[in-house]
Amino acid sequence: MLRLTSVAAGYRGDPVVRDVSVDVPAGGWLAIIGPNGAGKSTLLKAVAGLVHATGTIEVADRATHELSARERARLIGYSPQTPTLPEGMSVTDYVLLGRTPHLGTLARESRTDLEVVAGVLARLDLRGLAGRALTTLSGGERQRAVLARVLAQQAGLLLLDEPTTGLDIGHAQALLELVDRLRTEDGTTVVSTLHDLTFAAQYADRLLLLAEGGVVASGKPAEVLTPELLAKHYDADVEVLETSGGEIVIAPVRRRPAELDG
Ligand SMILES: Nc1ncnc2c1ncn2[C@@H]1O[C@H](COP(=O)(O)OP(=O)(O)OP(=O)(O)O)[C@@H](O)[C@H]1O
Repeated sequence: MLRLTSVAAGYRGDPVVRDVSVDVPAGGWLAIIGPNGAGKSTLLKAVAGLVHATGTIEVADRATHELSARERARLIGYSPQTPTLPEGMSVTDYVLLGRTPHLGTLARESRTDLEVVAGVLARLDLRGLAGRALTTLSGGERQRAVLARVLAQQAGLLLLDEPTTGLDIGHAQALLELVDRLRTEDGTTVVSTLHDLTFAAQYADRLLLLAEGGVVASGKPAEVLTPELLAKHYDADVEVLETSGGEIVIAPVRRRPAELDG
């Protein structure tokens, strides 16, 4: 569904990510991980067509630079890390914007559009906030509204930049479960950046670890999330644990002065 070949991307001619090649099959979930400033958001923006890139980016076997704006919007849904939200717009109207690529020539929303929006609002626990102005929402509520908009778009490829930022643990799990259901039921392909490595381990089927703009590891979560790689690239002290159900947990380890001394 998504194929990157030797992709470099950056700002004003300066590449901040280099030589990225990766394949994500339909229904796959790739999490891009890495320390601050590694180039994760830039890579996602390159796929969304928002920053200049070289190399080849193909979605559903079509080079993205050949897609019209409407084709791109039908194929690719992108939710940014820090979106600009229109002043005064209600949650429902904002989420309806996600349906724009599907509207006919009269640009009137159909019953289907309204049903899709209602369904997404319900699944993201936003029904009670549907009539509220976006700007009056809390940080986590806004984040859910932004995700609701991109989910209402029903694109085959979802690009989610730090989707769980600002969400409490329950809402974060509900969101990731919802995305996972789209993946298994509709074959939606997901590429997300994720700082929470436990969520990355539990939800993505492949990880791409970026450091200083380059790919330093890629593979299944258990192959990439090793204490050695995390120490090397994040300068982090962690243990990789397992839940009773066999799910990976990345736990930070605090070394007390006494332990460090001896
Ligand atoms: N609009 C921009 N103009 C110039 N440089 C930028 C721009 N946006 C990001 N950068 C730089 O590109 C590099 C990669 O940034 P990017 O946002 O892709 O990192 P990231 O891995 O997503 O980081 P974080 O985990 O902190 O969100 C950083 O050095 C950043 O300062």
